[in-house]
Amino acid sequence: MRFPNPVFVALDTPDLPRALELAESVKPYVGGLKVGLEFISALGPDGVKAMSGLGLPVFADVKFHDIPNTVAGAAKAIAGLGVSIFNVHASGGEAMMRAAVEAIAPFNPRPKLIAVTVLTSMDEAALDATGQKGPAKAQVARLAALVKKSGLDGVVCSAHELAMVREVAGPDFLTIVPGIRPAGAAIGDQKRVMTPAEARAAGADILVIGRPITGAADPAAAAQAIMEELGL
Ligand SMILES: O=C(O)c1cc(=O)[nH]c(=O)n1[C@@H]1O[C@H](COP(=O)(O)O)[C@@H](O)[C@H]1O
Repeated sequence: MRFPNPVFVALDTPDLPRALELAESVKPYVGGLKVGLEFISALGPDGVKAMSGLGLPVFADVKFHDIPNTVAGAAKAIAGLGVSIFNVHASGGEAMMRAAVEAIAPFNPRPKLIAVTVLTSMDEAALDATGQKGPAKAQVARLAALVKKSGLDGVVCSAHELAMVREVAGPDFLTIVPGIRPAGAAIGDQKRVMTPAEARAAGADILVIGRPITGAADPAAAAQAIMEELGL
């Protein structure tokens, strides 16, 4: 599933005027907006609705992970905010994922439902310490197969696992890839990273990019440079 502009900018801020200012400035250079736990915890449903009104698809990165009944209720509430994409944690299991799929089935248009496999901030040692069976590629492959079986639209994974995900889930499965760092950018807390051009070449449908854009002195110029790197 190829998007004309695959870059979704991660607006990780608790400050609505700042988020709106960032979104307006990068709007000509990105394909979508991503709001996550920092934004949603501070600004709630009204904040999400404000971003949905800007004319770009919104990805609500809520990463639900709870019992099926609770996740079903939360999924319905998020779908009601008019977002294009939202996510759950694949490690919540098949019953949880199926409950979310069922809960949003009546929505038209129905948002895409995606599951996070292994966070891009985790390396092999961190994965091992949680008791999950590594290497990351194997764990992502197992979870991607489960996500597909549960009827979701795709996964969040790092660019390093894209080939593996395509193998287990096929070409139409949506792949959302954070941990994107242009050459020379600070890596921060991310571990499994790739540049925008490499990740796109590896087959990512959506690139989620936060600090390399939002932390730049000129976010619009940073987003434009990424667009040029992608040949857009
Ligand atoms: O689901 C996500 O969006 C996500 C999953 C993941 O495995 N890793 C990851 O970094 N993210 C999100 O992607 C964004 C990456 O931001 P930067 O590291 O600033 O580019 C953050 O908003 C994270 O919450």
